[in-house]
Amino acid sequence: MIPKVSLDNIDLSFPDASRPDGRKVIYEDFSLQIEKGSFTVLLGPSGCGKSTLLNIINGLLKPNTARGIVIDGTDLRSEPDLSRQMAYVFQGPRLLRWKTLAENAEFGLRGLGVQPREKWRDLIDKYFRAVGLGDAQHLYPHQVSGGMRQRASIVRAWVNEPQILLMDEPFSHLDEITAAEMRRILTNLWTSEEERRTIVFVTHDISEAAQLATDIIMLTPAPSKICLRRKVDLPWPRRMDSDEVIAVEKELRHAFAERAGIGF
Ligand SMILES: Nc1ncnc2c1ncn2[C@@H]1O[C@H](COP(=O)(O)OP(=O)(O)OP(=O)(O)O)[C@@H](O)[C@H]1O
Repeated sequence: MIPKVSLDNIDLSFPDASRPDGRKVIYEDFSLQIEKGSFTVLLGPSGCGKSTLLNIINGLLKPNTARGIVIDGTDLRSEPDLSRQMAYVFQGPRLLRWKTLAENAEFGLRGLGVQPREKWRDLIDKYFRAVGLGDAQHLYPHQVSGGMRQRASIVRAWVNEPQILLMDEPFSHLDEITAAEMRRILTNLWTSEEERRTIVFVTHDISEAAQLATDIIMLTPAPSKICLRRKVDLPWPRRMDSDEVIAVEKELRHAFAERAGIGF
């Protein structure tokens, strides 16, 4: 395995006045390696620390102690610029409503400053076309559907051509039909590139994990431990109702009940 991200011996707790010791421990001596080019899904119950982990990976949140937070062999703490190789897609699209979809993507390009300006127009066109929004770039967020807004937010992240995409429950607020379409669009985009980007995708939806992941990491309630790591070696495109995906889903439900103490 070629690790793209390596978290070594992370300790993290937050102040919590409701506890006798005044702290809630989220991670204790926690280590994780994420493979280069993988679609890694972090799956776990609410509050176990999934979003926290994304924030540690992109340097927004500093653990109390860590032996390493290593991206491509270099520790993020000594080279904070490494976070510019990453882009974030949030649960809601978070588009600027006074800018068109294309201007929102341009805003992302300007913000990160990793792409030369002369490439911006082509990148914006390329990725809006890739997600089926080639003709909608000039529209404002309020003029398009929720799914289209979330597609635009994926474009805003993708135009920077980041090596690592951090996605925090990006489809959880969408209706099931739109979410299914979004998963198809995302995996088409991801598999269409010769050198696949590394995606770290947070969800608590087991079916979604089974359909999307090449690597599933299941976490227990905090203090969080990895209770299952499962490679998923199925071809693309995957259907949510295919026998293979359903088999993975069943296995995950079983593991969740057995190892994280969470039943369905
Ligand atoms: N800045 C903070 N200060 C105090 N506590 C925090 C902070 N950030 C997160 N927490 C706590 O840490 C725990 C993990 O939060 P996190 O958002 O990472 O969970 P999660 O697994 O992503 O949950 P969900 O699936 O509900 O989004 C929660 O108990 C949360 O309340």
